[in-house]
Amino acid sequence: MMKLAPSILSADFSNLLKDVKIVEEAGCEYLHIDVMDGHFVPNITIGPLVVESLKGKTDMIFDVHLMIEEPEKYIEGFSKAGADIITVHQEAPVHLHRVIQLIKAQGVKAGVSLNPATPISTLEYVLEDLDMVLLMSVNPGFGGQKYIPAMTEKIRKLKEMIAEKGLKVDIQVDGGINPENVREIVSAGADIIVAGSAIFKTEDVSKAVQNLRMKGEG
Ligand SMILES: O=C(CO)[C@@H](O)[C@H](O)COP(=O)(O)O
Repeated sequence: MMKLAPSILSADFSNLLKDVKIVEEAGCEYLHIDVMDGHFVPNITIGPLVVESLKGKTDMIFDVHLMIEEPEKYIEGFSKAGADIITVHQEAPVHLHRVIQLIKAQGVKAGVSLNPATPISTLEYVLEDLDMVLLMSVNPGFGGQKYIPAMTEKIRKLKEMIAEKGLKVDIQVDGGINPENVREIVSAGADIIVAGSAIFKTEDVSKAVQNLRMKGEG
């Protein structure tokens, strides 16, 4: 069964809690929170204060995606603010293994994200420490981009790599996912689907969630 993680990057920030409640009531399991610093990616979004303000107001899993340089400086802050999973980019820290241990030491689940051009082989020696791998299917920084077709093969290869090692690591896929391509992505091995525009930039957010799930589960 696929899980859905609406990305609040595309939500109505003037009515954030309202949008969060709609996706929760529509059955979404994760709340995907995109943190951008204007350095690692060319955009600036939100910090721990926003996470803290939402915590306790929904039971969804707080899935914090750090698209920032020096993520090690902010792990404690996001964990205290209420993150359940913290994902850092493979490309961001100098000492990835150390950052993963730092996340786990906070009692939070650990994820690593790969940009589209970064091979899955870069995760070989840390995969067993991870709860989740987030494959970016667009170049990070903005919502509303087009899915990069080559990512479907990357999902398949990662699924094989996890199975060969006998591990239980979720694959999350993020960027350009919509009702037309979600089935292909889930069939390739995605466990958790992140969607921003396909959920929040629609007339009826609740219906968009149901449609995405129906198409994804086939
Ligand atoms: O992290 C990012 C972009 O950097 C994503 O979470 C996007 O926010 C997904 O948005 P859509 O591509 O679904 O509109």
